[in-house]
Amino acid sequence: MAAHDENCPSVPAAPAGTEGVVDQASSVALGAHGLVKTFAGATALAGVDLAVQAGTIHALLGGNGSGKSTLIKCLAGVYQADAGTITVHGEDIPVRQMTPRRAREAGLRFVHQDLGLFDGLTVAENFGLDSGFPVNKLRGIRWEALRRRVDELLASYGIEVRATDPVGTLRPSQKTMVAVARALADQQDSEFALLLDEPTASLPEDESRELMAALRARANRGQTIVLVTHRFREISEVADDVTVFRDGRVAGRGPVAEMSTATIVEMMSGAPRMEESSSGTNRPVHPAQRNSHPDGSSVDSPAPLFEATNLSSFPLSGVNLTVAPGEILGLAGLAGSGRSTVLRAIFGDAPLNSGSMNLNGVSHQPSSPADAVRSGIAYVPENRHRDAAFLDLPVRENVSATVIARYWRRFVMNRRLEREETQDLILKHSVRTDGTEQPISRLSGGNQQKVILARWLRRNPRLLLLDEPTQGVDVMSRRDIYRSLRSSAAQGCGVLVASSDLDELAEICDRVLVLVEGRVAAELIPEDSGRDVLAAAVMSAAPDHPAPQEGP
Ligand SMILES: Nc1ncnc2c1ncn2[C@@H]1O[C@H](COP(=O)(O)OP(=O)(O)OP(=O)(O)O)[C@@H](O)[C@H]1O
Repeated sequence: MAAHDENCPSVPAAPAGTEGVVDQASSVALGAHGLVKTFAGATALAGVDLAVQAGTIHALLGGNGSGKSTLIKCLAGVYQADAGTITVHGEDIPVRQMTPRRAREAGLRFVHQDLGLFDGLTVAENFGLDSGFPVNKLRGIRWEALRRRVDELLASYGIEVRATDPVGTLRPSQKTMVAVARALADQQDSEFALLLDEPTASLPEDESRELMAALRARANRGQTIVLVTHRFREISEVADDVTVFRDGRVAGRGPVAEMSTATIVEMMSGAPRMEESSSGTNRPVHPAQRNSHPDGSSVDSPAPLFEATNLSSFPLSGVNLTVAPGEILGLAGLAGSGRSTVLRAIFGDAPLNSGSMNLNGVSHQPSSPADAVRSGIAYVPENRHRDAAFLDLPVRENVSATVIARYWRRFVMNRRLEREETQDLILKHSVRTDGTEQPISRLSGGNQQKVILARWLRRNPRLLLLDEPTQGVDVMSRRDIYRSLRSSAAQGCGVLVASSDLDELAEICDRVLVLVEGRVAAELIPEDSGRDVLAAAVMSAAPDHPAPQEGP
């Protein structure tokens, strides 16, 4: 059964009386009724109902800025909703009384998008801050006992991290796993509900699968789980039910088994789904592909736009690659395989031990990222909070950061032009914001990413480097981004995409290099080999021992 609000005619109408699902079903572990939340007059939640059955995995889906994280934060008491009721195991909690402590007492555990870990502290210290430090009779902290308990817990989740590791040295995927383990540290029974806001956004496929399997096992033992994700594959693989959000409202809900991807996308966007080639069959075959195609060897390939020979920069060892003008080259590999380091080396942000690079036939030896930018290279990093976004600054200054000189005329800043162009970019990239002056920190995660992409794409770079370009980006915007990348490539830009999302690489790349422990282990043309062969190439590379850490 799928229910919906009256603004979504494409979804079958809810049978009369199902509006009160939250209160009616006795097996509902977590519910919300009529939740409203506004920020300075802007409505983030406009009367949201939610009903999560005990012992199930319930997915929350919706476009960027549709209200998913706001709902999670209201349930967590991080934000106080303006109106509505939250119900946990039959107990109604008025939203005004919901605080983080009340949520915890009620049995709710959260892993938020920002994970809430302190980089400067060790893993054990982060656990201690969350659930308390064991103390001896003299109130001294029993560090050894804490470390032992945390090590056992990490091992029980198969997390290859030690209690004494500083969190700042962990990869994003390791941090996510640590945050999940920490949230579950005191959960022994099914009375608790675990709510995760995009836990797999920064995880490679093998690790997200592991996490999903762990969540499924917990749900099978009675754990109630709420999962925010943009990855449809995860929803179809592990979720029982889904609630779909659009513009702060519930656009539809129902069992996953009864909802097709097309229906869900229609609910999210409010418009019938535009059929688009996902297999890439409409894509012109790039000459660079034919060059490496087993039976297409006779076609001349264009001179490479970019060439790297024998690159070595830990963990890379002797990497060769070329990017032709207009080519989209993918970099696949497990965490620690060196994907990100390739991009950072090209961008002048990782020192080379050996090797040489050429851009447009000229030796490329960037002494710094600024040097690389001057050569026409753009780089969208994986960690937008740390490396890309100026969180306190407005959207306008964030998108202008790479072209600021164009607004200065005889010592006067042309703010009007800057605002107009920012507004155009907001529309072009479908950024959901209150306007050009809204601080980027107030945007949803996916919208922050769109702003950062807009900043770089507007420079029309010769070589565009992207690390996890659609992490946290919704399915509609993802299509917009792919279109932008293809259109940049059509104008001759070379694009190099490192991604843990194999569907993404299969969809947009002309060629994909698979990296294993810093070396190129395979080269594939996804259009010919298909996504599963690509996945097999990446997975077969799984080392028996922990992957080496890439540099910061
Ligand atoms: N602290 C805040 N101040 C002002 N507006 C906010 C704040 N937090 C969220 N919003 C706004 O509320 C709306 C819903 O945002 P929310 O983060 O809940 O979306 P989301 O569905 O989680 O998006 P995403 O998938 O991109 O993470 C957005 O328009 C966002 O800009």
